[in-house]
Amino acid sequence: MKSTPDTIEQLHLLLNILQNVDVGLVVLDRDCKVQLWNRFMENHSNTRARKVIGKDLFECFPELPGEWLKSKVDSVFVLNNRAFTTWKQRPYLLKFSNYRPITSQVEWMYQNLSLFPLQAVDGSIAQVCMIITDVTESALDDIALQALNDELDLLSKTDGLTRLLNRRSWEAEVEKEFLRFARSGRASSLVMLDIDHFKRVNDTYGHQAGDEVIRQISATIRKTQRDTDISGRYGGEEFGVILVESDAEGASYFCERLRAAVEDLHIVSGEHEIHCTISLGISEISQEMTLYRQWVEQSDQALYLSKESGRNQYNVYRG
Ligand SMILES: Nc1nc2c(ncn2[C@@H]2O[C@H](COP(=O)(O)OP(=O)(O)OP(=O)(O)O)[C@@H](O)[C@H]2O)c(=O)[nH]1
Repeated sequence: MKSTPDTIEQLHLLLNILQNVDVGLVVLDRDCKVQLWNRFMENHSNTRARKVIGKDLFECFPELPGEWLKSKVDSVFVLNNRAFTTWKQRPYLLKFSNYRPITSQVEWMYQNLSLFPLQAVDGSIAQVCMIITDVTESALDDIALQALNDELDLLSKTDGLTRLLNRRSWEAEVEKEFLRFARSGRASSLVMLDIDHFKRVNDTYGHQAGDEVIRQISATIRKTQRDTDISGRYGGEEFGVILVESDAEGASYFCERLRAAVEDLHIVSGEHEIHCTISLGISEISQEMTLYRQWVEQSDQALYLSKESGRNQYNVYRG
């Protein structure tokens, strides 16, 4: 092609655009040697083009995810196809500082990366172009929205007074554990518990004091259970705990510890100090059960037995 003043002017214009466009532009040859490094890249990497042009990109920036990026570049060469990755897969390629005050919650820039093959005049693919886009603002919006959704999700699953799972989501966990048992055969136990003579607490000290009792007993359940156990507020003053992979004997130890811990609580509400006890019922999961509701019902029956036998105790369902 013959260069005329017009084509030179056009080339000059194009180069100007490439240099000043607000995205990172990098061109690599088949040996990953840098052929183009635009101003965006210079400014954010603090590395002048003359320091990297003609050099191996990975030697210039050893902090790059070498294996991953090389395989991306190779696939563009081999398949003669575009490749694209978002900040969700990899937050950034090079850790550029985030300079925008509006997105100052993070120190570095979230980036999307796009790669495409560059055709030479003879049609061969000798180079790959990488485009790095600053997506910090939309990434932060996305992250904030996700956090809000997670919070809403948590709120919809938990009980406002106790922060334990609400009945609906706790029962869903019971069902999950029931189905898991059908596959694994490893026993778990269900504990239902209820505060003794709770109506009297409300009648004597008022509803607010009753709420405080419910809160503190819930906190005691949470402290007494293992991380893998799942507790929920089943009703007003009734709770359920799934003791994952505990048989009835293991559940008995848990119940006795919880019973004693609640008995020892000194619950203060206004000028009152309130003492409470709980009754508990245990049911170990069994092959005979066909529905998860049977598991809950059996624990409830064992709880009823504890109430009938004088309260402040636990019983195991015996069939
Ligand atoms: N303060 C408060 N009270 C509640 C809440 N939910 C249920 N209650 C009360 O809990 C009481 C439960 O009373 P009952 O079912 O008669 O049982 P109980 O007095 O605990 O007696 P037993 O279970 O037989 O030992 C009722 O008075 C309900 O109004 C709540 O969120 N806060």
